[in-house]
Amino acid sequence: MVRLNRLSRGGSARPQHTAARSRNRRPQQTRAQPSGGGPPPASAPPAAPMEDSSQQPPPPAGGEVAAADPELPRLTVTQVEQMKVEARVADIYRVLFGAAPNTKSIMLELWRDQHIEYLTHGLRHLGPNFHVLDANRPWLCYWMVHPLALLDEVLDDDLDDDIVDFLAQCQDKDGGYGGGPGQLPHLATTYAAVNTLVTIGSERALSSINRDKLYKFMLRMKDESGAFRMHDGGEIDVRASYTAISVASLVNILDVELAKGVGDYIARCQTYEGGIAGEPYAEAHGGYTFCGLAALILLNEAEKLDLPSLIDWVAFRQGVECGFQGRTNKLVDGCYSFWQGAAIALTQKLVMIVDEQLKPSYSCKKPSGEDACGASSSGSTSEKSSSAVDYAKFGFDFIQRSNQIGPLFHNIALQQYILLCAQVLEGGLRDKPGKSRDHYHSCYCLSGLSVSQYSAITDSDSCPLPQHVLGPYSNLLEPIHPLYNVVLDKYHTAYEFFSKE
Ligand SMILES: CC(C)=CCC/C(C)=C/CC/C(C)=C/COP(=O)(O)OP(=O)(O)O
Ligand SMILES: [Zn+2]
Repeated sequence: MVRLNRLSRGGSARPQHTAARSRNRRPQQTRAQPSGGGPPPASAPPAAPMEDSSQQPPPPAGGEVAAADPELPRLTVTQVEQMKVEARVADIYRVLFGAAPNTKSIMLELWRDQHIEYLTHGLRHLGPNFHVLDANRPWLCYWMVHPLALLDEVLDDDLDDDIVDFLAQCQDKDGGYGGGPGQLPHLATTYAAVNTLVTIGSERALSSINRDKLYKFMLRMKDESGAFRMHDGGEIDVRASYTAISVASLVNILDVELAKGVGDYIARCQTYEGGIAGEPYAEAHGGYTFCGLAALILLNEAEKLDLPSLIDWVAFRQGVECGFQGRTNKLVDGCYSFWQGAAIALTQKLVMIVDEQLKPSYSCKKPSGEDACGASSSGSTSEKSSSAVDYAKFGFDFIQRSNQIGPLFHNIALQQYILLCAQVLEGGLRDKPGKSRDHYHSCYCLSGLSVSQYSAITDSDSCPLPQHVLGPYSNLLEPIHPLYNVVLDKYHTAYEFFSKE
């Protein structure tokens, strides 16, 4: 029997980062507050408000707007702005989806309790043996455990232990995790299992990962080209390279042997459009663009990509609906809030490379024997001697870096899409209105919401300002480490744990 205890545990490695704390404390600066001490207001809408305000005198900045009737309550400027936002989002929704939104959704509130209920209900109904979606059971764990952590929901210890025990049964005797007990180990389910265990974060969870065997499994998955295949005899693609590099970096087993050749393979998958495809000469896609870019950053080889064209491609995938599409001429979908949103947010810490690549004198080098653009053929990390490279540090240092530029996408518009179009008011999130909720979309819509809420902060240790969090400030989620998509505090606990090993 699964029980949840919201108060059963606390404590985090880096408490200053938690959104739970942020929700209870004042951010660095505040705009005019609504009267009555309520939460900070929503920020400005992504485009001009519906009403033509040109005939009205501008309200005093940050002050109160006088009501015509002195008996009526006086509104702050921000309350007026909030009303305009609500009117506009309702209008957009009506135009796009042909129906008025539920009035609750106009409030742009994150329906935390409903999402927690949906996700915990899902975990409970996985049951003791997790018999649902047979080959995807570690994924189901991750798609529920991670968004619950984003919502700062603490699971009962018994449930944590059940999940750790179940994943131990999925661990192959020769390393890696399969989709269920006794199944072939696979890099995707290995990524899901390891991210779940890191999110649980207990000593029991972290020490259940057999890192020696995991390393051997990964070496076995490595193709002579340097790229990885998903499983024995399986397909080689950018997803396999990312899942291998992400897991190896997270549990601190990444070395030159695993790293060599991966960066060049990924660079060969960048297409003429600027995004990254699943394999060379295929179509650029947001999922693979995130995977390729994140893997290259973890390898300290981001300069192998043509970053200006990648940024250009991702930025233009954000549509009039405010969400992202996965590829050119396809529909927007809530899950790309993470795949595309996180990819472009990562580039905000790569401005030095972007600047370099934009110089007229920059010469675009190609990976040997290929016609893809962007690879630097000399001095890459994977060519240096193994003792000189501390790969786990690349992921650690990256998150300490400040954003060197503000959001390169419309961070507020993306939050609007997620809150207004992707939320199912009964709980759970979805691709788009008309589609059903599911755990995959719940995981990636909330991951994308977190990325967009934190995308405007410049100092990596600070909290987002109210104007960067659409809707009430209580919408603020926990921050993630965007290279691994695990909650940042959980990452730090794991980093410390695996640094000692
Ligand atoms: C870590 C890991 C396993 C990452 C996976 C990354 C990921 C989401 C890749 C996308 C795969 C793909 C081509 C989907 C297209 O689906 P579609 O044609 O149904 O959707 P579309 O119309 O939106 O392109
Ligand atoms: Zn989707």
